Amino acid sequence: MALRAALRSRSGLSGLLSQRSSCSSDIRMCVSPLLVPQERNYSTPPKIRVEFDQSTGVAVMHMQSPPVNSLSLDFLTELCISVEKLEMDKSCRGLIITSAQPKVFSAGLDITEMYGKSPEHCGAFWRSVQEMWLKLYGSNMVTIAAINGSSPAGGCLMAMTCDYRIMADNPRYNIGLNETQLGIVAPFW
Ligand SMILES: CCCCCCCCCCC/C=C/C(=O)SCCNC(=O)CCNC(=O)[C@H](O)C(C)(C)COP(=O)(O)OP(=O)(O)OC[C@H]1O[C@@H](n2cnc3c(N)ncnc32)[C@H](O)[C@@H]1OP(=O)(O)O
Repeated sequence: MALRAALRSRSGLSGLLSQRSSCSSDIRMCVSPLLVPQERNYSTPPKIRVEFDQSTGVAVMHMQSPPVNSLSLDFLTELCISVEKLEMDKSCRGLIITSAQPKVFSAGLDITEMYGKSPEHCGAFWRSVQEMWLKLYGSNMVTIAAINGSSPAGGCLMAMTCDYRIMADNPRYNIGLNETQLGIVAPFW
């Protein structure tokens, strides 16, 4: 009930699709073995900002990686760690994922991660993609994608792994899978 009420409130989805705010969560750290080698680079601003409202049990995750929240290894690592931290907090029952960037939810996988990289880097990158959708799809929290901008390819994948999707009503915002157009074949899982 509290979750439903929170989602209806001004700090819930309707507000998210039109505005931003600024605080951060303070949740214990728990890092999966897959993520351990990818330490956060503290010389760059965080790509993910989490607000957790203890009173409602709902966390809002703002993706803030300019210009288009492309899913790089660093971004995915940060996102997975944030989800894991929330998952460890039993008082967190709902997670809303949204974008802090104007007009774009996520541009999908970071194209620059897919060429000129070592086999080790490529392996780590694709593992982080898999880790992202497994974490979200398998989450015990109620997950909602508040899609406040375009969300092609991997952005669509991320939205699909959530329990619910709500998209801002704007004809300029696109969502869907365009890998074939790009000539990209997702590797075998
Ligand atoms: C649940 C079970 C799951 C089972 C498994 C299913 C398997 C699914 C496999 C999924 C594989 C996914 C593959 C991908 O995601 S490949 C990436 C595909 N993405 C795209 O094609 C999006 C391309 N971008 C756009 O369409 C537009 O940029 C966008 C609409 C997002 C925004 O448009 P806008 O006009 O606002 O911005 P610009 O186009 O000017 O872009 C701004 C700068 O951002 C750079 N950019 C854009 N997209 C990417 C990207 N994906 N990676 C890296 N960089 C990107 C763009 O180059 C501009 O940079 P500059 O300013 O430097 O020019």
